[in-house]
Amino acid sequence: MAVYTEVTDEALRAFLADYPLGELLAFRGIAEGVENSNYALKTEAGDFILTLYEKRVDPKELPYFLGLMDHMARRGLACPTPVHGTDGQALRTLAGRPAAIVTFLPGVWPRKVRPEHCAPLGRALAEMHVASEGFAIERPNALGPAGWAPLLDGCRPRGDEVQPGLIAELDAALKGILAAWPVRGALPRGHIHADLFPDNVFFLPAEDGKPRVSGLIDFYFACTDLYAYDVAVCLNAWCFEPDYAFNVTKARALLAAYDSVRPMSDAEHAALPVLCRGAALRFLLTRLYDWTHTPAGALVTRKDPLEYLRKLRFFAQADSAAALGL
Ligand SMILES: Nc1ncnc2c1ncn2[C@@H]1O[C@H](COP(=O)(O)OP(=O)(O)O)[C@@H](O)[C@H]1O
Ligand SMILES: N[C@@H](CCOP(=O)(O)O)C(=O)O
Repeated sequence: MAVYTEVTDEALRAFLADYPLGELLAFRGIAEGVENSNYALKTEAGDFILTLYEKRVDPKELPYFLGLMDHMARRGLACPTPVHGTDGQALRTLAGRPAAIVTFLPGVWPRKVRPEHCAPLGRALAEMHVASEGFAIERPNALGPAGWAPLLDGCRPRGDEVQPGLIAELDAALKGILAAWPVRGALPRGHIHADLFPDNVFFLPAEDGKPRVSGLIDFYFACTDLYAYDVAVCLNAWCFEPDYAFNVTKARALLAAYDSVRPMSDAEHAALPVLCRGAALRFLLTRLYDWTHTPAGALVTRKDPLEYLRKLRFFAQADSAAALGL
């Protein structure tokens, strides 16, 4: 459930008066998502998404996220485009929260990932990396390697309640990952999505019946980091089966399609195993933190940290791209 801030009909109509979108015809809260409050709007100008940014988003960072979407949409990427008000501003305030309206993207995210999803995903990820080139603002990755030790410290008091011995295992994993992490400058970097899970990629069937990507959403973890790390996030999120078996067919399809748009260097390919371990640890840690800090009865749906412990262990035993079957 993700409507944390309620908006009244009256407040929304007053808010919309500052946009060139005509009259409000209908609106409803969207239950999916975990970070922000989202509403689907129908106005005389069409369908839109209204987002009220909740506590975990720093308002100072919103110009980066909105500017990045604007930049990529102008360069042809199918991503939400911020709607600017009649004063030119995309970011304003509603119900006491920072708020923005973005264009609605058609399509649905895959509840069950099939191998046919992975090539269009890989292409779309590379297209995002290419489309974001030239966007001048930088945003360091707060959930990158430098952020993992403090996150782990935050999990320390209650982590072993989730699984005995977990914190010691994560201490050792973090040490190994940091020791093997590519040094700055070794791999290409730029703007990355950093959370391109299946629920952030919309698909529609193409004429041949195969799925095609209709849009990427949820750029609120986007940051400046290694392109190949974004690929590693996707290998984690898209290429495991429900029994935690790594699906090499999906992974190869993803990588080949990515390479067809933005060919990765040999160094990027070689770094994938450690980047995959890092990505697994990142999602394990944020999930573990939420698991051990979210009060019972809170509206947020907590995600299983141990899913990512399995993935971390898998990548830890595969120390080369060849060992991963890639
Ligand atoms: N631009 C958009 N077009 C269509 N649907 C969207 C759009 N943005 C968000 N949504 C809907 O809202 C849901 C939650 O959005 P998301 O950005 O993932 O929220 P959160 O940041 O809170 O996790 C999505 O699963 C989707 O159903
Ligand atoms: N993808 C993350 C959680 C962030 O959720 P989102 O709804 O903002 O994509 C995870 O699975 O841990």
